[in-house]
Amino acid sequence: MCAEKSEGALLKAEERLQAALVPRYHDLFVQIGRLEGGVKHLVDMRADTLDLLSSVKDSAELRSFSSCLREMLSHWFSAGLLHLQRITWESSCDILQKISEYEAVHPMRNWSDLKRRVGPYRRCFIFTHSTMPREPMVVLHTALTNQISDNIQTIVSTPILDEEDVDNINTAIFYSITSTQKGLQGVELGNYLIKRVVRELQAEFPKMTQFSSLSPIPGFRDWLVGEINKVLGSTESSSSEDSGVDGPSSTAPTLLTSAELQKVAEIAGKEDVSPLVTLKKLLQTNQWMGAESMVEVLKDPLMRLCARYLYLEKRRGYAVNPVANFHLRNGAVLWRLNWQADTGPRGISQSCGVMVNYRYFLGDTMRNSQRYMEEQHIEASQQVIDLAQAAGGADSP
Ligand SMILES: CC(C)(COP(=O)(O)OP(=O)(O)O)[C@@H](O)C(=O)NCCC(N)=O
Repeated sequence: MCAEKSEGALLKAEERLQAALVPRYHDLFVQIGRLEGGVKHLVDMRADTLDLLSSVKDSAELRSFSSCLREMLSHWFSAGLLHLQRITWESSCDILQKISEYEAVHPMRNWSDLKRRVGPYRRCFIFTHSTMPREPMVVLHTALTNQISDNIQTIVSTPILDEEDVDNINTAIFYSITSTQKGLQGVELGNYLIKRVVRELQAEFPKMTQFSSLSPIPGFRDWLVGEINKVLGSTESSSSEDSGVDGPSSTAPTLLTSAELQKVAEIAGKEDVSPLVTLKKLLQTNQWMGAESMVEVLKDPLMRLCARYLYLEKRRGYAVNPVANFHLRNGAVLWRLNWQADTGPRGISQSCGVMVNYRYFLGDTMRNSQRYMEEQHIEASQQVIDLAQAAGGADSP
């Protein structure tokens, strides 16, 4: 009896402590959430908080305020309360217009681009939520193919086909996903939507066996220019008394081999300038794409360095590239790098035209995600591992 009494007293004390630890604004959020338009107001308030956090110095109070909001929003926007909707050319104009306006990965130039995205061999799905009617919370564009795509132009620029041949479809390519509400960052709507769409497509296409993204690699080109600057800086500091051209420093080969640097200089006709300086300029201006011979000589080093950027470059133990981090969190495999996969100006400027397939092996996603989140282990194909190690990066994780 005495033990039960002390057990009860302990539980009561724990409840009182938990209540005391809940910030006062938590109750205010609950009240606001009950009002008409209140949840949307809280989503926008969180977006403002995130903007503040990215602009002012790190504020523990603001961070706690934001995570309290995120916690509440993740309950209100849980998978069971989201409504899946397929968008077709017959969907309402206002929704179609929002799909076009929200597109953040491969912008649509006109209505025919939009019609292609929702036409044959394509599926566009959104999540909506009762508190924000007629507002797509997150948008997923999928191509239906018979192989894992290695080029985005064939997806976003192909002519509109008359009708689908179901027997010619066994693969889903997720080529664009956009979460439209900044205030819902961290609620993982994109993850929910991909998993839900997989189930939807499996029901529509029983022969579908392959699920993969075809993803951009934002930040790779800028990272590479940063790495070149590091080598140039170390070359300058280690050979500051030298006059004339800086030959490849002892660290230069970690980016390109001496033979590759030599060829860059020859093709560019700039043998009197440091090859790395020439390369940096070619990358920053996209001029390297102008000469077939230059494209050829840069293929191996750029593919190696891109694999190193995706597989070995980390921030707090996780992939530094945000798109990689998103798919790896979902349990995808860093599966294949694709050369000249996006030859549009945006693709060349952000990732030297390279794109990547994050492949979803359905039976492994939970384990892969857990290993990534808990051990920072990146599940990758042998192609990626070999390329990353050839780049002379750190030991594989
Ligand atoms: C990639 C996206 C969809 C991930 O969103 P989500 O699943 O909600 O993850 P999170 O923001 O909750 O961490 C989101 O970050 C986004 O819209 N990014 C900009 C467009 C893109 N695909 O890079």
